[in-house]
Amino acid sequence: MSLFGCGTIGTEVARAFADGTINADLVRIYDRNAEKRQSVVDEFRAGDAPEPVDDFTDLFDGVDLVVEAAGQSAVDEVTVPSLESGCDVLLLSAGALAASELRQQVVRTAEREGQVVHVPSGAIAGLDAVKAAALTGDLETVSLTTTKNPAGLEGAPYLVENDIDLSALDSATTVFEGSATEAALAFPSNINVAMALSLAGIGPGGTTVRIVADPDESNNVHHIEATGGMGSIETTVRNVPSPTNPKTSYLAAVSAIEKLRTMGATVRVGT
Ligand SMILES: NC(=O)C1=CN([C@@H]2O[C@H](COP(=O)(O)OP(=O)(O)OC[C@H]3O[C@@H](n4cnc5c(N)ncnc54)[C@H](OP(=O)(O)O)[C@@H]3O)[C@@H](O)[C@H]2O)C=CC1
Ligand SMILES: O=C([O-])CC(=O)C(=O)O
Repeated sequence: MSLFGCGTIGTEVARAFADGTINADLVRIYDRNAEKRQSVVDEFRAGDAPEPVDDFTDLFDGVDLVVEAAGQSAVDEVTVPSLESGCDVLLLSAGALAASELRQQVVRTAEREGQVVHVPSGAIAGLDAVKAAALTGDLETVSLTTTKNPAGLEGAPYLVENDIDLSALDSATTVFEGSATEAALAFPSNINVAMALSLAGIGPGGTTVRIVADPDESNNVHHIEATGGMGSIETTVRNVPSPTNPKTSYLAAVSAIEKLRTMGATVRVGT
């Protein structure tokens, strides 16, 4: 496998290769920041380390899967070339698929090349049930309410463009309501989970998203509600943010690791 992105999630994923949690080789790694590439190499014993490359197109040769843990721009750059080079892809920055042209191109390329695009559950719970409910054909509503401390939302394009200053907040405030498509574009580094939920359920246009900034909340909280002919589903995850990136929940990295681990497992539990 190869890794695109050596930040918070990429480092945790690399550690899981280094300590054998994922029973496969991490062959090559890429990040635009050479120091971050080197710090991932340093996670490994000499002789076992992946090769750091400074051109992402060098990730593909002889590799069966590329893990993207970088950002939405990276999904745009790496997904189609990976699939065309015979690699499956695991996308953390799934919100990039809100762009319907890219989404269609990715799906068409994967079908043509016989490759697989994996989107892990990430920082949310309940995709197993939402997927099964969607299969019944009468899943009617799916909504996600995400509450983060202002530090976990800072710098989002929507806040900057609308001149919303979160430092002035003294209580929980809804800062965004819209579809998952709109949320992914407005908060590209904060709400990739909405795209995973949409793809499991009723699609990004029909999935509704509310984002709450709460100065008294220290966790990244994701609450899902889904209703339909099968009944209703509600899940809440109160995630501990990663120490190196408050936007990113620690569980998101572990979810990707579990996905990669079970690709090689003989018993695979869950939908
Ligand atoms: N699906 C889910 O549940 C979740 C998804 N995420 C998403 O996962 C991704 C990774 O998160 P995280 O590890 O916390 O992020 P970090 O910012 O900690 O790390 C990302 C790394 O990738 C680099 N990078 C970003 N874009 C590119 C690019 N186009 N080309 C080369 N390098 C690039 C960054 O460099 P630089 O520092 O220069 O920007 C940085 O080193 C993000 O998109 C995040 O939004 C996060 C949490 C949950
Ligand atoms: O980690 C989280 O809580 C969710 C997140 O940032 C994302 O989906 O982009």
